[in-house]
Amino acid sequence: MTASSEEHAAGAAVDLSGAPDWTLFDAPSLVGDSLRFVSGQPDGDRFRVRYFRDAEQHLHARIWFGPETEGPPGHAHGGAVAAVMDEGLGLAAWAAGYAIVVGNLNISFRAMLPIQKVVTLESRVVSVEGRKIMVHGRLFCGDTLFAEGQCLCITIKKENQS
Ligand SMILES: CCCCCCCCCCCCCC(=O)SCCNC(=O)CCNC(=O)[C@H](O)C(C)(C)COP(=O)(O)OP(=O)(O)OC[C@H]1O[C@@H](n2cnc3c(N)ncnc32)[C@H](O)[C@@H]1OP(=O)(O)O
Repeated sequence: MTASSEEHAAGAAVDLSGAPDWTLFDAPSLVGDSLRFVSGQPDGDRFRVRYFRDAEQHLHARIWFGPETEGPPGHAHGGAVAAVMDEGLGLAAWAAGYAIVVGNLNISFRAMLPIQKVVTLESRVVSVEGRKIMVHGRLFCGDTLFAEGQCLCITIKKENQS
């Protein structure tokens, strides 16, 4: 089994290792400790998340959806999937050098995502037009696509940056 196909019981160790050409990305050192909603409990029963960058500097993540993300029985809540896409795709814009908030997030849920499973979020900044940064992403495991999203990020006006 690979890191991205293994299923894990709550409380058990979870393998969030990245692909061979990925390097660990330290999100708090870039954006501070405010990302607690999704990635704030690395040993908890909600999400466990580890961010990476690939050789081309695109941001990716390995994510374990724990029992507290449950919506339909045995599967992740759509809001849990959306939260992961919101943080991951917004963070991708920050990692690319843009201080943003998410203005619009469009998600297609393509397959039900079993909980207690490690999946991969891949992202890519696809365009930059003035203050508008478009980031696309997909959440998948092996050949199964669970969700894909388009995230319009807007750079924060100078007067609103803390
Ligand atoms: C402060 C530091 C925080 C650090 C946190 C680190 C977290 C890192 C990780 C992040 C992860 C967490 C991520 C999160 O969870 S971020 C939290 C969730 N997001 C929010 O709460 C954002 C709430 N919205 C706003 O604050 C404002 O509406 C923003 C700032 C987005 C724009 O208001 P602002 O007054 O500044 O700008 P503007 O209205 O002149 O618009 C400018 C341009 O953008 C276009 N446009 C705008 N909205 C939309 C839209 N919905 N669809 C299509 N287009 C839209 C608009 O047409 C215009 O285009 P153009 O006419 O110029 O062509």
